[in-house]
Amino acid sequence: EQVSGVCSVAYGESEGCSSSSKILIKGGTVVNAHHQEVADVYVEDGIIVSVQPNINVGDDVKVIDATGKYVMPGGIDPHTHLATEFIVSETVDDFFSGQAGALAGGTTMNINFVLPVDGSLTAGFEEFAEKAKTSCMDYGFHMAITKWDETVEKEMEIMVKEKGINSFKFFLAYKEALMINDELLVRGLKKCKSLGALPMVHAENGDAIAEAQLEMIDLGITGPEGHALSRPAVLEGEATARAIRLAAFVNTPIYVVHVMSIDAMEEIAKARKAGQRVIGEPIAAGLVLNESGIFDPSFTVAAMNLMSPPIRKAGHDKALQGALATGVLQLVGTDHCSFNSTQKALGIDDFRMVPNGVNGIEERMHLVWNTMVESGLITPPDYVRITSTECAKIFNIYPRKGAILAGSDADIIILNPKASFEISAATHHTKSDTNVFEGQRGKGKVEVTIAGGKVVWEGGELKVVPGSGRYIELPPFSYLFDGIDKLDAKYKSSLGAPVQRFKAST
Ligand SMILES: NC(=O)NCCC(=O)O
Ligand SMILES: [Zn+2]
Ligand SMILES: [Zn+2]
Repeated sequence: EQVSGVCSVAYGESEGCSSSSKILIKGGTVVNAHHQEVADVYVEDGIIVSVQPNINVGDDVKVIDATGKYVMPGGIDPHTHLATEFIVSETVDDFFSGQAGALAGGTTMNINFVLPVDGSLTAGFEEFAEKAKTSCMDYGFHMAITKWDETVEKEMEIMVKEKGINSFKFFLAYKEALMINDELLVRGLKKCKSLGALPMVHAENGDAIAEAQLEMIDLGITGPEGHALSRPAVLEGEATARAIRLAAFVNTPIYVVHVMSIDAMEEIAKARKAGQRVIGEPIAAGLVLNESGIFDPSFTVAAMNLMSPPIRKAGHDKALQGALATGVLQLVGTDHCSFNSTQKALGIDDFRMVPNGVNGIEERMHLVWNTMVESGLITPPDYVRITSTECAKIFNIYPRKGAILAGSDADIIILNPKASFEISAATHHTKSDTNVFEGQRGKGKVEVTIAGGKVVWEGGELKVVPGSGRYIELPPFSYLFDGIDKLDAKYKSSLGAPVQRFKAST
């Protein structure tokens, strides 16, 4: 555990750290997804009050000089698994440690997946709400759907109308654990649509994977490489295409999580080109790593790289970067689902027992800046869009989040484009004893993070308070649902009346 500088206040208290509630950020380049300009940003009581040049303030205000630096909305990570019992093991990061790392890396909000408890969404929600009480930054929830009956249907309604959840994830993989079939998927898509909730899919063909896994074991391939070999990109492409087509059949928007391959990305591109509302989310690991990790001779390194869908051959990473740069894919997540090397070693004799998942919540903002902006692929406003604004829009909390505008929450980062970062398990703030990005370095360093109007990361020091993060309710019917009803009406009116047939006379 390496969270340093944590305020020693009791859980549940949100005051105690020294940060001022009035902050002026002077002279930086303020970047929004739509515009960038040199301006000052004045913050009071957790809210951005003013964004304009030359703001003058009194002595009671903390002033931060951002000259030559970028002032941007804090990152929003749309895809995390904190404090989650995932099939064979509990993730090493809880809400506090995962979010502490996030803040040190410039992310100020995450949306975490809730897994139902024994199929109950209500019990799952309550369990995660309890675990999230240690949060040190704002967070929201997605909910997974792992079975189908009337109770689940009713609970989906409760989640959306009373609990602030506006997205549901369907796993097309993890057979005999979380996987659902096409019948359930279609019902789920319909229910989501009626509630204005966004369906999300883990798109891999779980039946084919189960077959391929047996084949690997028969061949004596029991190491982590068997995981990659049994989950080829074609199975990700197939499931992505299937989910997208079923979403077209139902006429609902759909969100494909952790797009790892060219195969899946091209299905998304094709559907978007045809006018379908499909959102594609690559993750940090898929953008900057390749499958050499899982083929490493060291079990620890190979197991550290093991996730689903697998990190692909070199070439997929660059293609995903290109798709992100050109708007084929819309936003970057992490799928932060971190386990330490002892947990990963549960699968030392059988890759099927290695807990699936990699880290990224702390590293995403640096890696994306370096890979996408520093390399010249995208501009700073595009960076803000893919790391923050688009997520806020999709999950319907824009412009409260995802913008540096008067009235928005004061979740702000200051990034120095001239400073460098280097990633290592020895210095990260999350809990695992390994880091899948070990040794990666680059340009662009988050020097200051402000979350909820408080400076929580400055001068390489974290000041985070358990219990200071708030649950952010995510309202249904985001912009992705605008006009969907018109398409439905057009479809219905095209059906006409049933054909009148004469009975054959005998
Ligand atoms: N991706 C992964 O390997 N672990 C997290 C769970 C999921 O998103 O499928
Ligand atoms: Zn998944
Ligand atoms: Zn995930």
